[in-house]
Amino acid sequence: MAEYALELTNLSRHFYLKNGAFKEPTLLKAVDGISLRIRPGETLGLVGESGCGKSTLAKMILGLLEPTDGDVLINDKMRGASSRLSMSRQLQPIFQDPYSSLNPRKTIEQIIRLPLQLHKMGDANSQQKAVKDISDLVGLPERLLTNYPGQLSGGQRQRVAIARALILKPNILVCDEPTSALDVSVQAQILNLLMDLKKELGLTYLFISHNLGVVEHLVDRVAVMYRGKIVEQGTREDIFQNAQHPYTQALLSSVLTPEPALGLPEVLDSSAWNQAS
Ligand SMILES: Nc1ncnc2c1ncn2[C@@H]1O[C@H](COP(=O)(O)OP(=O)(O)OP(=O)(O)O)[C@@H](O)[C@H]1O
Repeated sequence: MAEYALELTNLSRHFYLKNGAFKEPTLLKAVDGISLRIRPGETLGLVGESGCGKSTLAKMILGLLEPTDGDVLINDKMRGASSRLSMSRQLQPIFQDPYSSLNPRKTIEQIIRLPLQLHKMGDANSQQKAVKDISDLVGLPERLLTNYPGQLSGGQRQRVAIARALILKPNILVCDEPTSALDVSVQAQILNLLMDLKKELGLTYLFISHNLGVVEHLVDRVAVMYRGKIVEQGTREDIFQNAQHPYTQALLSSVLTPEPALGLPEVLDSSAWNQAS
């Protein structure tokens, strides 16, 4: 077994933002030298406010965006050393919006089955059985398999997205705000499902959220991200009971507004910031 399911070393992604025709572009360090390691079977929560760079980081891990610098290793192998197809058998995403990530013109059965067809795994019968088995596992009633995404509730659609992600039996899931588009009552069901699947299948999760409360019962460790950097990381107990960094403390006490630029200056002074980071 690999020592690390996921290992990021000094990962960075910079953007140049245009400032009109006559001004120099501004450099935005969306992700700035992040190093993280996740052991097989572990769940790491990556938490930070909107705009801190979480999705940019996820896109680089998923191979959807090239890093400016740094490395992504998946199961101890450099991303890019294996083909896209082989990567997708090891690592799968679950995105925030189950409405836009499912093809509205395909039935649920076709959507969940497609990865098996692309990977030429099994014949039609075994694929059909695999779709039924995975649907059972994620709590999707068989009668819904002939329906279209538009006929399902938000929670059911997210179950479809989870079934589709798991059908190739990957060992790592990158969950980018997987419950933020759902009603509160459904959020809890999907979080419980993800926890059950982790136990049953021994999955490794990178669980990305702007909300520390969402990750509290799910994660083994937490990394706190602010303006492209990890400012603090530790076990769940370290972070929830003994947070050291003022930004983490502020997140915990929910004193921040959703916009970093609006919320931070009131809760942090720069000396505390420099000391702790
Ligand atoms: N393609 C791009 N070009 C220019 N800037 C970008 C691009 N993608 C992201 N950014 C900027 O990088 C920063 C981080 O964005 P990112 O989407 O990663 O944040 P986030 O923490 O995931 O926020 P949210 O939870 O709102 O999606 C933001 O300032 C964003 O505007």
